[in-house]
Amino acid sequence: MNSHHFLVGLTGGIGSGKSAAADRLAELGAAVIDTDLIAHALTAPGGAAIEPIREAFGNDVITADGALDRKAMRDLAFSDPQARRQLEAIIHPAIRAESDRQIREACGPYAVLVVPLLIESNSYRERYDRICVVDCPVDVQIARVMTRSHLPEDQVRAIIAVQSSREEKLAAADDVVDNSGDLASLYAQVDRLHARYLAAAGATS
Ligand SMILES: CC(C)(COP(=O)(O)OP(=O)(O)OC[C@H]1O[C@@H](n2cnc3c(N)ncnc32)[C@H](O)[C@@H]1O)[C@@H](O)C(=O)NCCC(=O)NCCS
Ligand SMILES: Nc1ncnc2c1ncn2[C@@H]1O[C@H](COP(=O)(O)OP(=O)(O)OP(=O)(O)O)[C@@H](O)[C@H]1O
Repeated sequence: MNSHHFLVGLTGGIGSGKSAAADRLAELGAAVIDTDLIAHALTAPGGAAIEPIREAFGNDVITADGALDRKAMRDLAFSDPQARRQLEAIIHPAIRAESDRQIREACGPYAVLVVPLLIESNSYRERYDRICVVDCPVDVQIARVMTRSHLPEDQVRAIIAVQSSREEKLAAADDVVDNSGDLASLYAQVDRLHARYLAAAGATS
């Protein structure tokens, strides 16, 4: 494998369908790396972010077995902007370092990094060869997240409110996947993009 991977940044609002799109790309053979999974590993028992989080927020946000108490942290992070920024200052540098490491080690014709907060991050344009946005109406995002995660509507709206808007994401997109339809429609679009990413990765390697 060449040292520079062709890197697709895959983003979209909460519940837009990033994981569904990424799972399809992985099935097709892309090397998929998911920053939400990295964030979860950092906050599992013994994870590198646990002690800094305990120091910043106290034992109220750590469970008896030493993991991040995700509900307690969610309630805090999405009602108190200062707390959210403090949490991000702890977790984001570690996510960046670990995702860079996984990209370097990735095997496959090209790599996909799934990042919920991609366009919120610094110098994102230099990092990615293509930016792919999974898009659907806010009401669809809310309905899907309420079904999947059993969160109250107010909390889903509060999370969406601190993320960049659909319009901001679409303006930054090289490629857009419209996920307002069924999964078959999502997969058909993702399959076409995969063929284009393969061709583009081959052309630059
Ligand atoms: C607040 C936490 C504990 C809530 O945990 P929970 O299990 O409910 O959610 P999970 O981590 O699976 O994230 C689900 C979705 O929430 C949204 N989200 C998460 N963190 C943030 C954030 N800081 N700002 C905006 N949206 C966010 C994203 O759309 C993400 O896909 C957790 O999200 C967290 O540790 N967030 C800080 C790290 C971060 O910024 N992660 C997202 C980018 S990698
Ligand atoms: N086209 C679709 N039709 C029906 N359900 C869908 C569709 N796309 C995704 N879903 C479902 O909606 C939920 C959200 O999708 P997914 O987990 O892929 O979103 P996400 O963008 O990764 O979310 P998050 O930001 O919370 O990680 C999941 O339960 C998924 O199975």
